Amino acid sequence: MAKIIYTHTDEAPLLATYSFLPIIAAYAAKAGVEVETRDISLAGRILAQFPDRLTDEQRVDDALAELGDLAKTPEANIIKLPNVSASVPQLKTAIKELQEKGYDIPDFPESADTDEDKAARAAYDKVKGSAVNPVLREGNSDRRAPLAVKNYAKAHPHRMGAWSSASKTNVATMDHGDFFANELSVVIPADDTLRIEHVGTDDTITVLKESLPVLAGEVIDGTFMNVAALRRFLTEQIARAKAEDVLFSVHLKATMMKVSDPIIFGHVVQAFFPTLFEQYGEQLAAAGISPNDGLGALLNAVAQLPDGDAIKAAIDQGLADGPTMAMVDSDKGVTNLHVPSDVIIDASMPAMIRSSGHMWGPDGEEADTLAVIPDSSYAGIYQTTIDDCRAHGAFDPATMGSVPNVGLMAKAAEEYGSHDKTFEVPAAGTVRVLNGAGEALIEHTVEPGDIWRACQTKDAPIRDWVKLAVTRARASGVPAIFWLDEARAHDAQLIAKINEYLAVHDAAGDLEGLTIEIMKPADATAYSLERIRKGEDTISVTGNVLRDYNTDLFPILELGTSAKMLSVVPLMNGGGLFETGAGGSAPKHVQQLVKENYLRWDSLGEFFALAASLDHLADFADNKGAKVLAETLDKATETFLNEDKSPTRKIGGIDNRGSHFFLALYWAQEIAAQTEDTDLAGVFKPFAESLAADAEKIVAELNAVQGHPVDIGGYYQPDDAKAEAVMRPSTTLNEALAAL
Ligand SMILES: NC(=O)C1=CN([C@@H]2O[C@H](COP(=O)(O)OP(=O)(O)OC[C@H]3O[C@@H](n4cnc5c(N)ncnc54)[C@H](OP(=O)(O)O)[C@@H]3O)[C@@H](O)[C@H]2O)C=CC1
Ligand SMILES: O=C(O)CCC(=O)C(=O)O
Ligand SMILES: [Mg+2]
Repeated sequence: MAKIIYTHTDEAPLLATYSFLPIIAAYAAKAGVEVETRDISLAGRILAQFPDRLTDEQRVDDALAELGDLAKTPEANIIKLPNVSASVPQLKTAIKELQEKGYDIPDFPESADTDEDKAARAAYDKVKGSAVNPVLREGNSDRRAPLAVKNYAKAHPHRMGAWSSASKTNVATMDHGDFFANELSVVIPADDTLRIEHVGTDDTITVLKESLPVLAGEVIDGTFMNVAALRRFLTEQIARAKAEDVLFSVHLKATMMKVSDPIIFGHVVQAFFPTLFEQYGEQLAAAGISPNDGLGALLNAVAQLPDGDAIKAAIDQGLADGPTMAMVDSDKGVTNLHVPSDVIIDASMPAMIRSSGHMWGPDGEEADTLAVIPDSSYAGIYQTTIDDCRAHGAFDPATMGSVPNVGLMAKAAEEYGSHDKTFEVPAAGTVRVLNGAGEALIEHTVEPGDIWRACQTKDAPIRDWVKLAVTRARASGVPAIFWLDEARAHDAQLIAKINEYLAVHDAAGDLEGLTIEIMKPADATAYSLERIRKGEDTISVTGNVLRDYNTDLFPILELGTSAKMLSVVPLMNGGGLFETGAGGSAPKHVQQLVKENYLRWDSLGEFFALAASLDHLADFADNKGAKVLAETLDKATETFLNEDKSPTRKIGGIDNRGSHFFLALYWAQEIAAQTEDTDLAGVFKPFAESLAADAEKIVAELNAVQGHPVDIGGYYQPDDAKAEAVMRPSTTLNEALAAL
């Protein structure tokens, strides 16, 4: 039987799944399509690490490993919902929740001295950060706003904060000593195994990575962030924010860049509270409190320290002395430096640009901001966008064009695959990358504390990416721009390869009439924004990091959210991975559900992914019914948009559950109305009629529950029965689905 794997993840998308999956499963079954789930939630991934410590009933399979293997096969058809990429504070909270539920799993070890702690640490390191996406992404990325969504946004433009030409908002980035400046890059001539080692000033060799297998044609980069330059830069920017009287904020990707960015985050915390760390740094370190985990973890832990009160006073003093801090939640006093995963650059910078260049201050008022993005590789795209808004005002969603993305990401390409090759340098000396013959390919002189990393980008994904760019440019008829800077070592290697592979496409006549250019990121931004203001579309063809940034930046400006994106990963071995939108798991929405039984999550991304998945399955398994389901779902989604059935912003209207009902209704009506498959039409006709007849009753049942706190039996591992009861409150709808 043809099969779709639907992922069981975390937070808001998981809650939505309790309501939407029963609808999908019931409809798909009628076309002989089986929908199975696999648990790749943070809780599930933690439990899969410790089979020996769990009872038979508690033990779970390593679903992520299974799906990682499946993604390499032609039959793969996976719908991937957003999942938590856990920072250390999130991981600790999830561990605690599971322990309280009776799972005998170890604490997260602060320092790993014993063998047992080392094993636990290694297990948790596998779960930490962006541990899912790089495993499943065995293909490059194609993210765009479907036409129906773009038309909807034009007809119902979302609110955009006005921009003033006097705005003091800016990006601050390093001009030397960063990853951009220090990058070296080589193309590997033949299959080989590399080694990364540190050579101390006394010639002591420490192996950092014993074995790094590489393939011919692969691009290998090495670079480092000079920690002294970073600290000087941060101190300057803290003073600058104060002098310019703007909020201070830092924007990193501590989740995906799970080794480097928490360290950089820790340096920001230390730079903001210099006296605190001068006076109490040793005491904090001895107590296992790391600045890398943020101010929140520090504040939680100080009460137990002998100098707790003094430390707390030093923090207050630091906040009083420094610039005003941007806030994550001003009501609760959660600052930009509380939790490394609270402010994630891809979502946080566009949210700021959408809101007049403002973030929230501690007084609960919006204000201009200095957005600190230490590494300069990609910071320029945001400064260019900010300058553009300052000069021309906010973008107009009713008229603006679109910037879809073709992103290089297969096989853990570039920075997002670098965490197992990233090291905080232990001592002065050199870090070098040696080939199998013992020759140094890359060599850097480093100081203690520098953050050194290697990235790898295999040749086959690069070829596939260039081909996907040509395919998309052809299919959409709009210019495609490669966002690459020849002044950067890695990009220079990519440009050479792109020119070579484009020449092959050119010789085959594939490029006729297409505009394909290469521009450095800030210039590509300016070019795309100029076109966007004229209502014109431009494909951004980017590496993995800009894929991430651009697929939140442009959708958030164009559509108000990246949740409405079509996000397809054509897997290199022929399968399909269908991501649901381009956003994350929206923790704020879970808090709202628990508080007032209202879920604002918009499942449009799931609808688009499901239609694309059914379409892919129809071709792969030659299943006519699946084709009908795909086509009718697309039509239903268009009606859904026209009828404005996304969750309303406020309690009282339909929420996520009501939106699922309307999608189910329109979908059933479309299946009943089509003539391709009369058996299916016959099954769905009476069903669609009864749903329509009961519509008022069902919506009333769904909306009646709103307004009171609910218990879903856990945050990282909700209780299935409780969560299902909360998410499926309409008996009428449930009975109808059961009878289908
Ligand atoms: N593909 C993946 O698996 C991804 C996972 N993540 C993970 O998600 C978590 C949160 O990340 P964060 O950076 O805060 O980004 P999110 O995209 O989760 O949240 C930012 C904001 O986007 C809006 N939003 C996103 N999706 C939807 C939706 N479907 N319906 C309605 N609103 C939506 C909400 O904002 P508003 O109030 O403005 O409407 C939300 O508060 C982290 O744990 C992160 O690691 C992040 C990105 C991708
Ligand atoms: O894997 C993650 O942590 C985030 C992924 C993400 O933000 C993206 O792919 O857009
Ligand atoms: Mg992203």
